[in-house]
Amino acid sequence: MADHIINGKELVSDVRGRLKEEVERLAAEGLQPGLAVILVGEDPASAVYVRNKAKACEQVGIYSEVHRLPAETTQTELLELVHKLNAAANIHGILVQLPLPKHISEDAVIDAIAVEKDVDGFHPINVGNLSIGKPSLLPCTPAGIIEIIKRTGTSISGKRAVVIGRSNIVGKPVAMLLLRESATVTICHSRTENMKELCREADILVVAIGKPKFVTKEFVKPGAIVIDVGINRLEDGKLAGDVDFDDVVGISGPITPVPGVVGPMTITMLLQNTVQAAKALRS
Ligand SMILES: NC(=O)C1=CN([C@@H]2O[C@H](COP(=O)(O)OP(=O)(O)OC[C@H]3O[C@@H](n4cnc5c(N)ncnc54)[C@H](OP(=O)(O)O)[C@@H]3O)[C@@H](O)[C@H]2O)C=CC1
Ligand SMILES: Nc1nc(=O)c2c([nH]1)NC[C@@H]1CN(c3ccc(C(=O)N[C@@H](CCC(=O)O)C(=O)O)cc3)C=[N+]21
Ligand SMILES: [Mg+2]
Repeated sequence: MADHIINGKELVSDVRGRLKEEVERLAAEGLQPGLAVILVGEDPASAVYVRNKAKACEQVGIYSEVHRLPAETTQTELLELVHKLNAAANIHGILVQLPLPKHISEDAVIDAIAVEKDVDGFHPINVGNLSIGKPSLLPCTPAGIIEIIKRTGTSISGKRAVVIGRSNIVGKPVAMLLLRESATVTICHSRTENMKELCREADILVVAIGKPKFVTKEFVKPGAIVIDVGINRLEDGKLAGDVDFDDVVGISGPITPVPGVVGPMTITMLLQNTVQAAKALRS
């Protein structure tokens, strides 16, 4: 039974081990990849992710710095910091933690990040390059999802994939990556009709909606791989995914528990992007 529950620890330590070796090789050439994370305001969830990112950098030998700015920071002040980091020789990746306070335009800030340092893959140039099939920095959660699917030994080419959610940070880019891997892709969202029926046709089901335990076994074709992106804090303080794990695990194929797989893999892809950016900026 437990053999089809995807083991995040194993996956993540595998990829991070490989990255650590690469960082050691780069160190021998005098290059240490560097990541700057900017956190504006005091969102508790964001604070947890930022701490996890700093810890992960340390694990693989990436230099990291966190810029904690007060919630009242103006857009101009934030843009000044981004410009400074764009020019900093020891920084190869810049990540501005979202969401930002309401008085700051997320688009303006993302646009200001140097395309080569945009390790979130959110800059319009990187988004465009992804969609026309040119090399680019890939958004971390979607890239991690593809890595997870491949590492379970699931082949993507020719398979039917259904993504629930169409956000710019998860749903749309993961659909684009699945398409690039030659899946036949359907994107569902809050207006989708007959969603259960569509989902039941999926060999690969990716769920990113932000609704705890929304997806039950009626959405799942027997044996389908189920990737749960959702991170929902319940009233009792526990985390739940968007998938009702206990209901679905009995019918699905490989399935990701929450917490433990997609979140840590997202951070791992951030490390990978930082290494990729450092190498590209050097040459
Ligand atoms: N593990 C990780 O690394 C990450 C986890 N997350 C988590 O993933 C989840 C999704 O995040 P994000 O993409 O940013 O969320 P958004 O809130 O930006 O988008 C949610 C999407 O889900 C759709 N949706 C909402 N309710 C339904 C419904 N009942 N049926 C069908 N579709 C629905 C919305 O449709 P519409 O467009 O029509 O409104 C929208 O497209 C969250 O729980 C978030 O915390 C996010 C990023 C990374
Ligand atoms: N510019 C930007 N880039 C992002 O990539 C970004 C962002 N903003 N804003 C918020 C979302 C969310 N996100 C997560 C990262 C790690 C975990 C993670 O490590 N999760 C652990 C548990 C964490 C916990 O205990 O709360 C797990 O799922 O096992 C979760 C969510 C990145 N995001
Ligand atoms: Mg938003």
